[in-house]
This record gives sequence, structure tokens and C-alpha cells, in this order.
Amino acid sequence: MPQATNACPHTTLPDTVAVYMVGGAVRDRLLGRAVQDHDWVVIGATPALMEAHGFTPVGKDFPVFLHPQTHEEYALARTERKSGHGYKGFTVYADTDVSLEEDLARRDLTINAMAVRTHADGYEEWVDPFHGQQDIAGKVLRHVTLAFTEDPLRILRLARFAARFGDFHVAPETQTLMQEMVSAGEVAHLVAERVWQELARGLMENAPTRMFEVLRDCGALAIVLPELDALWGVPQPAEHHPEIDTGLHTMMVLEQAAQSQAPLAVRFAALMHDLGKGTSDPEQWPRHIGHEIRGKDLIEAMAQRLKIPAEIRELAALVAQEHTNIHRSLTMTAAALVRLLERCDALRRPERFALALWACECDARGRQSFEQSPYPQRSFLLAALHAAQQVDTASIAQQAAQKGLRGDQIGQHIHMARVQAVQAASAS
Ligand SMILES: Nc1ccn([C@@H]2O[C@H](COP(=O)(O)OP(=O)(O)OP(=O)(O)O)[C@@H](O)[C@H]2O)c(=O)n1
Ligand SMILES: [Mg+2]
Repeated sequence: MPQATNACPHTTLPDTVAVYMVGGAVRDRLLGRAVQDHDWVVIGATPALMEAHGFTPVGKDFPVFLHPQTHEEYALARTERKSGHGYKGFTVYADTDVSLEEDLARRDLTINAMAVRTHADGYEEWVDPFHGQQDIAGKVLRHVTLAFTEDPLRILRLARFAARFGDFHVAPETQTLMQEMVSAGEVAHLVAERVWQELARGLMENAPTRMFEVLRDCGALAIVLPELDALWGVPQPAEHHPEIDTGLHTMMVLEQAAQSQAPLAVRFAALMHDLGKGTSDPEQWPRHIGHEIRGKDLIEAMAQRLKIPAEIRELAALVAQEHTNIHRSLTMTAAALVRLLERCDALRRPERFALALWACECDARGRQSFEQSPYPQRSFLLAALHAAQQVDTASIAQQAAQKGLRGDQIGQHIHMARVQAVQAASAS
């Protein structure tokens, strides 16, 4: 195994105490990935001893301390027992007799349950009782012990790790365990903010579609995002959608968003743009009349449930409502183009409009055999917006006011001037 630790910055602690690097830092080093922050576990210490050596207690529920210089987290080895539903229902036990192995055994995945201690002479002591190194080599996401079931958020964490390490697969026994947890109703008790936090992080990974694959395979998607889960099995017209299935299309659109390094709001809008197709009348399939507005309503309800930030929600709702109009924009009249821009609030919020166009481009390309297709609507609408922005609204308003016109009439004058500007720009 490669060298996995840096020099220990905690030499002030007495010899009776052993400090190990654990968790993500050990994993990421073995994977050759940049290590963001180090987590340490401390064996054989008490809170009083940590504080006597300058460490600051920070854990509300757990005995966790910040190093006086590096400010990295040092946790006393602990065991956890579930004592109720949800994230807070834990009884924590931390004392000098908790062993490193016991602390590793309560962790989520084998690849996250390795520890390394660098001794004073530079010798590296590896502790890997659950064969995390083997699972890294075999690219396997495997739970450590049945303690995995004590925190249902770990299903979402695992899905997020699948999105980060796109070529890893879920161990069959972990797959079974997650299915059992879902059947037992564990996922229904998760706290909204935590769910959104995991989803948002997973969306920003390289292979976000893997997260949804994993969640779907164990049945968790139907609990966490039933509106999205409903898209699989819903057909679309083959002429525009050779891939047919709406769930599959949605994953292809998200894939396009990830490939283009899109920001979170665009990735989420890509994921949500066709949500309304899940509630189309099956008698009407593969047609989805009115899916745009139904999708917008579904997104708003979901965003409220999951406490999704307003700007993320607003872009997704806008894209759901206007994506088919944006796709059609090349053949629109100038008047219809200006109405579209005004509905999108593009004149006041051009940055958000540009993000909406980005998501629409992902939608157009996220179809089988359309992956490389150009999307001229994007530059066309940005040019129309630019033309509309050149209208001097202040002077039009002033002239109209001098003629004694009312507010809505002034608005009409401005609208007409924008239509003329867009018309003139598209003629040239
Ligand atoms: N629900 C959780 C959260 C954390 N951990 C353990 O705590 C470590 C640190 O947690 P965290 O920083 O959240 O995750 P990392 O694995 O470090 O991943 P990331 O790179 O996302 O920080 C994990 O490696 C894992 O051993 C766990 O077992 N169960
Ligand atoms: Mg971490």
C-alpha cells in the first residue's frame, strides 16, 4: 500500500494515548485523491485530558475536539447504539476502554473504516479489520457491520459515494441490507435538510446518475423522491425520444449537465425538468400535454418538503414550465419571443435565464443519438435578450408619462419597443 499519512501534529498528548487518522482521509489517499480534511480518532483519552492539552470540545452529541493549532477534528473512540427513529436517536458511549476496532465497527463503509497511526520513529501502523484496502482495490461499496442500519442516512451517503466513485459497485449483501432498511420504513424518517444536503453533494459529483441508480435499486428513491421515481416506465414519443423511457431520458439529461460541469442549480433543473410526465394520463401516452405546468407544481411541492433553497427551486420550476417553449423559440414571432423573455423575467435576471438555457441544452442533448447535436436556441435567445435589453425603458416611460398614460399603458409601450428591437435584430 502507498504511503498514507503525513507527520502527526499531536505529539503533545501523553504516551498512553494513541491517535489514528481515520475515515475519508485514509480512503482518499489510497485512491490518490486530494485529501480535504483529516479526521482523527483518539484511543485511551478522556475529555478532561484532551482539554488539559489545549483541545477545544465542539461535539454536542459526541466527544469531539479541535486541535489547538491545526483545528482538525479529534474524536474519542466511541460506540453508538440506536435508541429511536431518525438522526438524533443515538446513545453514545465513549470511554478509555473503547477500542479502535470497536470505533471502526460502527462506521458506514469498509473503505471508510480504516485507520493509520504514524509512530514516533516513522513506522506506519495500519488497522484495517474490515478489509477496506481490498474493497478499494475491488471497487466495492460494502457496509462494515449491521451498525450500518442504525443510521438510514447512510443509504444516501452510499449513493453519494457511488456518484463520486463512478466505477464502484454495491456489494450484494449491502444491497440486500439497504432493501431491508427501506422495507422497514427507515428512510421515511430522515430529516429534510440532511436528505437535501446529501442529494446536493451527490449531484455535484462526476457521476451523479449513479446516485439515482443506487437509490432506485434499493427502493429508497420511491420514498425520498417519489415524483422522480415515477418517471421510469413512462414512455415518450420515439420520434423525439429514441430512448423512449422518461426516467432514462432524465438520467441522460443529468449526465449532459455533469459533463458540461454545470452548477448545482442547472443539474437540479435538468433532473426535474420533466417531472410532470410522471402524472400524465396513461391513456394519453406517449403524449404529455400540460406536463410543463404540472411539473412546476410538483417541483414547488417537493422543494417545500425537502427545504430546497429558493434559487435552486426557482430555476427548476422555470425550466420545467418553459423548456418546451425555449426549444421551440427558433420559429417564434418577435412578439412571442419577448413574451417568453418576460415570462422568464430574463430582462431583470439575465444570469438565471442563461442557466435556464444551459439546462434546456442538456435536455435537448440528453436524448439517444442527439448527444452531439447543436443547440442554436441558446445563442438565438441570448441575442434576442440582448436586443430587448437595448430598449431605453426610462425614456419611453418618461415620454409616455408626459402624454398622461397610465402605468399599464406605459408597460405596453415598453413591451412594443422590445418587440420592435427583437424584430429588427432578427432581420439583420
Ligand atoms: N453517517 C456517517 C457519517 C460518517 N461516518 C464515518 O465518519 C467518517 C467521516 O465522515 P465524513 O467526513 O462525513 O465523510 P468522509 O468519509 O470523510 O467523506 P467526505 O470526503 O465526503 O468528507 C467517515 O469516513 C465514516 O467513517 C459514518 O460512519 N457514518
Ligand atoms: Mg470527511
